[in-house]
Amino acid sequence: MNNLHFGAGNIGRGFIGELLNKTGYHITFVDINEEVVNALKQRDSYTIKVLDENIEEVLINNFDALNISNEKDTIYKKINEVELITTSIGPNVLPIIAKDIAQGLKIKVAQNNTKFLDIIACENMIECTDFLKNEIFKYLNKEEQEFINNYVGFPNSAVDRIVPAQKHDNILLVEVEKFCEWVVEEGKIKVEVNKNILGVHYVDDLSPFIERKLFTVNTGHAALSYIANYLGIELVSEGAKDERVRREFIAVLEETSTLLVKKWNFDKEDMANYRNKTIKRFENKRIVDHVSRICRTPIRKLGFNERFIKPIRETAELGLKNTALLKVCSYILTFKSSTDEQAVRLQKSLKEKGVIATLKEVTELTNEDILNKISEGYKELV
Ligand SMILES: NC(=O)C1=CN([C@@H]2O[C@H](COP(=O)(O)OP(=O)(O)OC[C@H]3O[C@@H](n4cnc5c(N)ncnc54)[C@H](O)[C@@H]3O)[C@@H](O)[C@H]2O)C=CC1
Ligand SMILES: O=P(O)(O)OC[C@H]1O[C@](O)(CO)[C@@H](O)[C@@H]1O
Repeated sequence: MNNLHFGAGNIGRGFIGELLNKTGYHITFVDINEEVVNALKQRDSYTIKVLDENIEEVLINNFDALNISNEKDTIYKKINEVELITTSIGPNVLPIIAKDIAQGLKIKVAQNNTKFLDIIACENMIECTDFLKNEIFKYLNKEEQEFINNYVGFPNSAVDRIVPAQKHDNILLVEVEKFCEWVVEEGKIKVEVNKNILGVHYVDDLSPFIERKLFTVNTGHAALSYIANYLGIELVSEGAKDERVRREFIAVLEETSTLLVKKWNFDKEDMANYRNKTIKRFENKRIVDHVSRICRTPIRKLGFNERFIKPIRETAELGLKNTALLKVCSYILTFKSSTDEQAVRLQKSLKEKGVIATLKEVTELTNEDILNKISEGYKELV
C-alpha cells in the first residue's frame, strides 16, 4: 500500500502520517520546505509526541520524501504508482498543487493506466476534495476527465486534531493533542484498501460531520482566539480560562450547536457533550498554541461558506439567535498582524473602502441587517 502525501507539516506528519503508518502504508511526503524534505530523506523515523496526562511517543517509519520544487518527474511517477494521494497543505495551496497532480494524471491517461486511485484532501474546508478535483480538472480535457472519473475516487474528508505551530531542534518532531478524528466519505472510494485505514471513521454523508466539526471546533477555536487577541491574551489555553473570553465564545458555540441540532438532527445531549469536550481541548495547557495561529488568514475565515458566515446565514434563515456569532465577526475586523498578508489586506481595505464595503467583498453577504450589526459591533470595539 503506497501513499503520496502533499504537505509534510503539522497535520501531515502529526496526524495523517500516524494513521497511514499504523495501517501499513508506505508514505512519500511531498513538500516545498527543503529542510524538512531533506530531514525526511535522511532519517528512517520521526517522533510524534502525544501531549496528554501521560506523554506518549509514537515512532513513525516507512517513509521517504520529495521536493516539489525540483523532483516533479518523480512525483508524476509516484502519482501513477500509489493507491492513495492525500493533502494537508492549506486550502490556499490546493490550486497550486492541482497543476502538478493534473500533470501526473495526464500521464496516467496517456499510459492507459487503469490502476484505481483515491485522492483525499484533508484541510479545514467544506468539500475540500471537490474543490481540489475542480482545480485539477481545469488542466484536463474532456477525454482525460472521463478517464479520471472512471479510475480515480475523490472522497471528501474532515480532519480534527489540534497541532500547534512549533519549532524544535529536532526538526521532524511534532507535538500533538491526543484527540483525533478523520472522517471520510466512503461511497466515493475506488480502492478497497483505502476503506480500512485504522482510525478513520467512514460515513455515507460527510456533511453533518464536517459541519459539526467546523462549526464547533473551528468556529469555537477561532472565536476564542479573535476575542482573546483583542484583549491582549496570547495563548489559547489562557483565553479558554479567561471569564470574559469564555462568556463570549461559549455563547457562539451555543448558537452553532442549536443550528446543528436543528439542521442535522443531532441529539441535543450528544451535541452538548461534543461541545464541552471541545472546550476542554482548548483548555489543554500542554498544548502551547498562540491565538495568532488560529487567527491566521482572516479573509478566508470570513468567507461565505466558512466557520462564521455560513452559520450566520443559516441561523438568520431559520430565525435562530446569532448575536454572539455576529460579534465575533466584529472582533475579526480588529485582528492585525504585519506577517499575515490577509490581515494586512483586510486592515488596508477597512481604511480605504470602509467597513460595509469591505464586509460585502470578503463575506459576499448582501443582507444589510447582518452587515450593519457586524459594522456597529466593530465600531464599539475600535
Ligand atoms: N494544525 C492543525 O491543528 C490543523 C490543521 N488543519 C488543516 O490542515 C492543513 C495543514 O495545516 P498544518 O499542517 O497545520 O500546516 P503546516 O504549515 O504545518 O503544513 C503545511 C505544509 O505544506 C507545505 N507547503 C506549503 N506550500 C506548499 C507547496 N506549494 N508545495 C508543497 N508543500 C507546500 C509547508 O511547507 C508545510 O510543511 C490546513 O488546511 C489546516 O487548516 C486541520 C486540522 C487541524
Ligand atoms: O488553517 P485553519 O483553518 O486556521 O486551521 C487551524 C484550525 O484547525 C484546528 O486544527 C481544529 O481542527 C485548530 O487547530 C485550528 O482551529
